[in-house]
Order: sequence, then C-alpha cells, then structure tokens
Amino acid sequence: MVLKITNLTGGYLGHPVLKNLNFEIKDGELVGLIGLNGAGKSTTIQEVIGLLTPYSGQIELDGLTLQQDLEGYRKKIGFIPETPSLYEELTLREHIEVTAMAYGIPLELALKRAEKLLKTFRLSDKLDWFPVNFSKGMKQKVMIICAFLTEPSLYIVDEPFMGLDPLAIQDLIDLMLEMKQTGSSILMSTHILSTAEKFCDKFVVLHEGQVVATGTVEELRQQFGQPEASLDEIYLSLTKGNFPSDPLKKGEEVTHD
Ligand SMILES: Nc1ncnc2c1ncn2[C@@H]1O[C@H](COP(=O)(O)OP(=O)(O)OP(=O)(O)O)[C@@H](O)[C@H]1O
Repeated sequence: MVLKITNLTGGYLGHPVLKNLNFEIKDGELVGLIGLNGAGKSTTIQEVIGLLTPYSGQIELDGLTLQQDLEGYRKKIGFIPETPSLYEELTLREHIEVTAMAYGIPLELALKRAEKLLKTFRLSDKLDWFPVNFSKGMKQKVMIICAFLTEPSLYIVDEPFMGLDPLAIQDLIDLMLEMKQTGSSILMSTHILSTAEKFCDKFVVLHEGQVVATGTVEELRQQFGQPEASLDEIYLSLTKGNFPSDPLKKGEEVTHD
C-alpha cells in the first residue's frame, strides 16, 4: 500500500469541495484521476501534498500521515504541478542542487540521476540557464527533472501533457512506466483520456467532489453500462448525468444534486 485516502472531506475555508473520498493507490500502480472541470482533482492533489488540511478523514502514505511526520511524509512525494513554478534567481543546475538538499540526497547522486533526465529532456547544455530563458515546456521539464531525481514513493502529476511537445509527452510516459517498474506509484490528473487510457492501470472518477467510480477501463465500462466505450465516451456520458449504477464505493452514498 502506498497512498490510502479514507473518508476524506476537504477543501477550502468554508467550502468543503471533497465529500467523503475513498481510494487507494498500491505499489507500482499508475492511477489516472479524471473528472470534469471543477470536479475536485486539483483539490484532491492539494490535500494529498498537504497544502490543504482535511476537514475530516485520513490520508496515509506508506502508513504515515502528514500529522505524524511532516518532513518524512513530504519526502515521499514528488509533485509536478500543472503550472511550473521555478525560482527566477536560480539556474537549472541550482534547482537540481536545491532539490537534492531539500530531499537529503547527496549532491553527487542527484547530479548523476539528473544527467540521464537532462539528456532525456534535451536540457543537458542548459544547466546555467535561468528560468527567464526557458519556454513554458522547458520550465515544465525542469519541474519533471527535479521531481524524478528524488525517486519518491509517490509521484503526483497534475495535468502533465498541457505544455509539453509530443516527444516530451512520450518521454514523460516512458519515465513514469520505468518508475512504476521500480515500485513507485503515480497519481496523475488529466483530461487527455485517449492517451491515459493506454497506460494508466486504473482510474478514479471524480464528480462534484465525490468518487463516482474507480477501476480499470474494463471495470469502468461495466460500471457505466457501456461495454464497448472508450474512456472518452464514458467521460462524456458523465456530462449527461449517466452515473454508474453500482459505484465501487465503500458503503457511502453518492448524491447527485
Ligand atoms: N482557492 C479556492 N477557494 C475556493 N474554492 C476553490 C478554490 N480553488 C478551487 N475551488 C473550487 O473547488 C472546486 C473544485 O476545483 P478543482 O480546481 O479541484 O477542480 P479540478 O477538477 O481540478 O478542475 P479542472 O479540471 O478545471 O482543473 C470548484 O468548485 C472550484 O470552484
């Protein structure tokens, strides 16, 4: 078990967006977090990385909660946000060094891991560049490199495909699959379902702050009563109010206002 979310109600001050969420990500699983705009994907991610505090419920990572050990919990997570945020005054090399320091990774080891990642994302000759010189996609690649060099238990990737070119998207997918093989787990929110369908092990479908279904594409097809449907078609049917008749939920009711 890597990530276990139990009865999580959470969100913003006076606005509990997430209602009684339950789902798990096991070792070596790549899970797609999907749902319409405003469904609560980013809010879920913010709860998991500790930027938001749950109203109630529990989030455990390798059996550890953030309350038990803030630093230990955070070091288990590599987070790649939707919008890259870099230190304007630091070069790419310094971003790698700061990441290594923050995660307690010996500098030599971090640079060795970074070397391969820099090559993959074609940034090896840009170690002395500042963020101002990078394009949006290049900034995102820096975030990816910094997250992957920490080799965490859990990668959290928010909308990874938006700013990346097709080559970089494939490189990121290959990297995620490689990390999966080593036992790391990945939670990825995305709207690019045709791509996600090909390589995610399972999906968590959020709707209005609730988990309305979880499972493999095949399981979702069964739950949504659409045996031949693509993930895109299942997702679109959500917009028409087609919810699974038998959601894979642990005892709680799904309400649709
Ligand atoms: N800072 C905030 N304060 C209050 N409410 C917020 C805040 N950020 C988001 N929300 C609300 O929380 C709900 C879920 O938003 P969230 O950003 O988690 O959705 P999402 O599934 O990530 O959507 P998208 O696909 O558009 O990124 C929405 O109703 C949104 O208005």
